[in-house]
Amino acid sequence: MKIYTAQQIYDADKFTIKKQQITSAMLMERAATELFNWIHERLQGAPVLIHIFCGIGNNGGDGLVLARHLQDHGYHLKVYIVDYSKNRSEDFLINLERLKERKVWPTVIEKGSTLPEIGNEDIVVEAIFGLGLSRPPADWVLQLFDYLNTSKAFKVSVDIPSGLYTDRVTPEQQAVEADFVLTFQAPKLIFFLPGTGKYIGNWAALDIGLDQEFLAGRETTYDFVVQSELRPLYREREKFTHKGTYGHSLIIGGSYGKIGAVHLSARACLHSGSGLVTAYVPSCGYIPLQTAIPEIMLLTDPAEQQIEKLEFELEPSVIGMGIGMGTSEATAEAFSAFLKRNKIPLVLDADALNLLSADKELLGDIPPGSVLTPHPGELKRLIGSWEDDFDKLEKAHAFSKKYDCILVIKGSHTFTIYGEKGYINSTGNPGMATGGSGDVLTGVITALIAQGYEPLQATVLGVFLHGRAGDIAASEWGYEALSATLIIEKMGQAFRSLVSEPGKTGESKGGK
Ligand SMILES: NC(=O)C1=CN([C@@H]2O[C@H](COP(=O)(O)OP(=O)(O)OC[C@H]3O[C@@H](n4cnc5c(N)ncnc54)[C@H](OP(=O)(O)O)[C@@H]3O)[C@@H](O)[C@H]2O)[C@@H](O)CC1
Ligand SMILES: Nc1ncnc2c1ncn2[C@@H]1O[C@H](COP(=O)(O)OP(=O)(O)O)[C@@H](O)[C@H]1O
Ligand SMILES: [K+]
Repeated sequence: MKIYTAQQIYDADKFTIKKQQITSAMLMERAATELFNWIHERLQGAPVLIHIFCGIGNNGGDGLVLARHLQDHGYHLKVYIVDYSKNRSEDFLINLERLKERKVWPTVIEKGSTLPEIGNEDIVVEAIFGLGLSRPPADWVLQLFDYLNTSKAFKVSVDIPSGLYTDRVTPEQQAVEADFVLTFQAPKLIFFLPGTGKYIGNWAALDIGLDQEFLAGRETTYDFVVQSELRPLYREREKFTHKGTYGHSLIIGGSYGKIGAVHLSARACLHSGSGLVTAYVPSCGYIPLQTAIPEIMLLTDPAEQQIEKLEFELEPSVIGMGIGMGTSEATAEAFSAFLKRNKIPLVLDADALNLLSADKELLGDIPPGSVLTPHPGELKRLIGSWEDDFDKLEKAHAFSKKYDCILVIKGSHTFTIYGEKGYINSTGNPGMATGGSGDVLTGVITALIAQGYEPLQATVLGVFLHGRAGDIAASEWGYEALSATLIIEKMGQAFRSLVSEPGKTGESKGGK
């Protein structure tokens, strides 16, 4: 699902209006009718009080059309005009007249107005600012946002939470905290960034009939990856195949007290389809791993407690490395020497990333197309600190281009960055914020590369399946009890769901 910029949406609006020979008011009618249908389907005429706050632009116009439809269906309404500018849009004015024809007279809220009482059980729909916000709202408008945020009523934002910019950082406390956002056509990038995602409890994208051909022709930087896009990538297993068909993964890592990390990665790799899995660990890992996972093979470093040599005869299809490996001087030396002679594709995580950050010259030695999977702390060490989410993305793209690597920014919505492009993951949940879940991801991506998926496809698909397995595990165990092992156990169901379930599109978990 492409993520469009505000400008691309405005262009699509214009194009659609021209091509379909409709007026902009008709497009607004269509958009707001979708809003109404969504709300009406859920409320079914319930006698709840709905407060609709409208701005004076087209976002406000949407709110007015919604108010008209709700009025026509007998809902209990209060409509307000947040009068932050005298510069009303044409379609706002048209729809204000239409609402007045229904004998609905909005209350004007301006600087100094007493704010309306909002009950805990009421619903707030806010259509104050949409994509058109271009500068900080006036203080009294910010106070209104604050008032709405302190209310216990369920808050629905139209298109985006008012106060958020779509293309740059929004200062703290400048926006409405929405429980639900009904956004037009496609989700916006800001829904997935940590700094602004927190304003979006949940969201749904409403198809307002913007011209599909025009939209499909737009180049976008980001894609929100949904199941229907991944399904075609999935490779069915064929009958006359054997373990050699599905690659040999080598998982390198572990140190005294952190052998479990390798256990998790290797097991995840095994349960994600790698034909063969070998682990390379310090000698202290031999017995526990042989005992715990009989399906994998082991190579051991001569050193007992940490990796110090990193030499082996094996020629695996792919190597996943760094989990639990430690960053001691001896390990760093072995790692650096290994990178100089290695030509095999790498999936680098945890301490491999920390070692790269400590000696950036080593980045020149990683094979092109390698996958790096930092969590936010590791990312900071790797690309340097950032000022805000937009700055972070810019730095991540630059890093990916400079070192020709796939950068996985792990988080609530994991971003896979490759060159100019970014893929935003749609699965996963806060239960996965538990030690070892990243080790599992390393194993999953490694397994997919071993099976012949291109590294970028393997990464995007692996991140999705890992999150899906976490979601399946959470539905059984809840967030608190979720553990990395439980994620691995659900990998099979995650793969199966990819082919057997229709897959939700256009609605997602939120940022809170
Ligand atoms: N046909 C279509 O195009 C469709 C559009 N749709 C809807 O339109 C929404 C975009 O509408 P919009 O462009 O009118 O902008 P909106 O967000 O309502 O803001 C209003 C105006 O406020 C102004 N302004 C900005 N910052 C300000 C500030 N701090 N303080 C005071 N004023 C400020 C600025 O005007 P300016 O003063 O800069 O001239 C701005 O234009 C979009 O989100 C969707 O809901 C749908 O109906 C589908 C069809
Ligand atoms: N709140 C969350 N929502 C969705 N996924 C999450 C959340 N928190 C963590 N995850 C996922 O869990 C994994 C955590 O990785 P990482 O921090 O490296 O863990 P560890 O180092 O303990 O293995 C990542 O894949 C991340 O995307
Ligand atoms: K809004």
